[in-house]
Amino acid sequence: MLVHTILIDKKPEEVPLLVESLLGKVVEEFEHRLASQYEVMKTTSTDITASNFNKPLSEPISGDKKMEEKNIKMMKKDDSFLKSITNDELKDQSLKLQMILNKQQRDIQVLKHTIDATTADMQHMQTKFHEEFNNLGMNIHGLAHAASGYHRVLEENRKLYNQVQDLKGSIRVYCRVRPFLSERSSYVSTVEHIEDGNITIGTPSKYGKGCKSFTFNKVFGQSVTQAEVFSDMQPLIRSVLDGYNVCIFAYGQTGSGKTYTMVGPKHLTEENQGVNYRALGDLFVLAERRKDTFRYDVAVQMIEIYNEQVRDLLVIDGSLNVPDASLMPVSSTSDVIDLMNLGQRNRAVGATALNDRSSRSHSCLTVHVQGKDLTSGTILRGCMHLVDLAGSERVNKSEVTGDRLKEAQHINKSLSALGDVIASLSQKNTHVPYRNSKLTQLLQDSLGGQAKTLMFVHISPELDALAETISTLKFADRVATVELGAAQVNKDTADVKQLKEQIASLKAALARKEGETEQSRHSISDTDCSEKYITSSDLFPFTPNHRVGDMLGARQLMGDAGNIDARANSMLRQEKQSFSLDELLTNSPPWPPVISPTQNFRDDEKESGSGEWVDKVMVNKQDNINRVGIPLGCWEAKNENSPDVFYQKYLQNSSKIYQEQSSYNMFMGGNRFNMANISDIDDLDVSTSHLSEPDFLWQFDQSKLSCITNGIGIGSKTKKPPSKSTSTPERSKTAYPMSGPSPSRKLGNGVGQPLHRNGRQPVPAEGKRKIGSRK
Ligand SMILES: Nc1ncnc2c1ncn2[C@@H]1O[C@H](COP(=O)(O)OP(=O)(O)OP(=O)(O)O)[C@@H](O)[C@H]1O
Repeated sequence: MLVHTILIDKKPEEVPLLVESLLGKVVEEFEHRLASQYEVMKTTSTDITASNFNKPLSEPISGDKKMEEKNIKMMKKDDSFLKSITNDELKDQSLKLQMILNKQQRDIQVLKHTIDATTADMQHMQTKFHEEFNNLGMNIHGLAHAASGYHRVLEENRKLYNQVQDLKGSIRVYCRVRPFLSERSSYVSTVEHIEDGNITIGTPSKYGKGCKSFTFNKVFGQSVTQAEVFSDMQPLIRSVLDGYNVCIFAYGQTGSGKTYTMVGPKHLTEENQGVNYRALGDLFVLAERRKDTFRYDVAVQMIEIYNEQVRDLLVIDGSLNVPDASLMPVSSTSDVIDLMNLGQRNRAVGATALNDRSSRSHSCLTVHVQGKDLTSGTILRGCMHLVDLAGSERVNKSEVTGDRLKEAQHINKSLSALGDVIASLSQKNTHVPYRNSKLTQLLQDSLGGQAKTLMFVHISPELDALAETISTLKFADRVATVELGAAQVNKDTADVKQLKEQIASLKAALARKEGETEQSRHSISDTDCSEKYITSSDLFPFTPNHRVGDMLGARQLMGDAGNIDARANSMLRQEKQSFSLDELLTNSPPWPPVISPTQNFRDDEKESGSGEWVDKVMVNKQDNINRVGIPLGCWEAKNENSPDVFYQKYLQNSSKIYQEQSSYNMFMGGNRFNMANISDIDDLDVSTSHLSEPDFLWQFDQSKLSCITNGIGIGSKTKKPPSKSTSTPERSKTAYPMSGPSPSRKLGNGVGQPLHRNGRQPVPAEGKRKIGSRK
């Protein structure tokens, strides 16, 4: 017990030493007591025996046999003396003591052996303990290493999983939970658990008691910062610079944090700015880092879909209904911030019972990136849609009437169209109903094409949002099952470009011949045309050999349609003239025009449209017109060598096709037909007035294309303004044999071409560019 008490609070490593010193003390004490006993015995003997008996046992007490024998000898020696003692009792006592002494000496010997053995054992144990202690340390270290390795492996697994997803072309789905808004902080969260890609929602009995779990690529809890969210999608955004098309769209109930994620809160700081700002900032940082090997050009466009009307958000005069979707070249993050602030200001905001900052429109920021490999001349084109969808809640919950009800109905309609497209894609239907809403048309490239697509699903943690939360997560769950096919790089290698030039050259020659025939047949005034052509040619006197791979790349092929004479000097231009539908789709580049100072504008030719997208081309004109609404005018000066432009425009009523350099149809990506001149457009209007707008725009097929490529299909939905309706379809056809506007993505929406089993258009070798910015 004593030993236990002493050892109980001692550290294990102290125990051996303590026991050893304890034993040492015991031995010492024992010897001390033995010595004192010996003294007692000696004194007693002295008292009892005579002087010779008084002789002490001076020999040191040692336990060996010699001592015993000596003692025995002594006892024998003293035998005669003892005999002389008369007192038998003393004699007996003395003998007894002697025997005790002998016994104790033997005991001491045994004890000493025991101590030696114990000490040896202790030392052995001590060594063993140290060894084990070291082993334990090593094992713990190994475990810690394994634990950190486990996290690394988890991270690696996640990356590999995402790569597999990329290869399969699955839509990536991230889920984000909004924190409680301050006044509701006492509420209980419906989110029970979040771990990696899993989120568990607790459901009280009225919603079917228990909990529901969903798995996504990533789930962000309430405390996750904007920077953390962005870092997870950064690789995706960076792939835009590598020539991929990317679409990130935010989905969720009103007030669930979509705008917060995509843009940030009302009062923006560097820390809280959203994906849009960070993405563009990142693009510039990367572009700068790669400047020795690549030259990048970036331009942005911002539109919104409000009540099924598409509106340009990058206008500065507040006239949101202007038909042109401006394309703004940007060269720094601050350019971007200025533009996005403008876009945000212009975004339609309406109040509902759910959220006083409720945006009742879908907004889309599109970033066009073109990179030129400075060594090989290869052109990479990437396009990124960053879409902030309107709230997905049901109409009745918004408690709205009148305009708000109308807005909500439009939103619901477009979101359910989105749902239908998703369902169609996940079932790999041959027909995918992209046309059912502007939203699905907008996202067609990203949902059915081979872009990298990320859906950011947002949920609110409040109990009263539970039904919406569950339906949002179910929708996201379905989206996650959609496979789009592996994303593909939009790349023009030098070889491809050379071949394209050759094809263009041959086709241009053919088209020129046809054009000449037509011209003579319809007696069209050559003066206007030749003047125009010469102008264009003079403005862009490049030859295919030295301009190939220049910044505008193949866009130029599309940009000069109608300019027959100019084509004679430029195979690139010639290519445009006799494109078939497939070729148009194949060769339509996504890159927006870059405005040259030598290019001019004809704003006076703008008109309002009826709300559909059509494509336009800018024929280079001498008119020097101010670009109202382009805050970054300096861009033009920086791009002195930029050749002519090709672009598309959104027209509110498509009553006319416009010429406008500052616009580019983001929906259409690279699919566009070309218009030559405003006066010729009128001819086209007349020629196509019998076609319905939907037919023209969305149900494009080969037969309609033939009209368009002959210059008479442009206005299937367009109406000719009375003042200019003097031309005939024939004339248009003659003058601009290939100048019809591109139905752009409408061409690629599955009509007129056989579809893949998953609903996508079969993409011929060069056909990827038909959707968005693909080649
Ligand atoms: N992660 C977050 N951290 C802090 N505040 C957030 C977060 N997400 C959203 N909020 C705040 O919640 C409110 C609603 O968010 P937000 O406006 O982004 O929602 P929304 O889904 O875009 O709504 P709507 O559909 O109406 O556009 C805002 O005040 C916003 O600042």
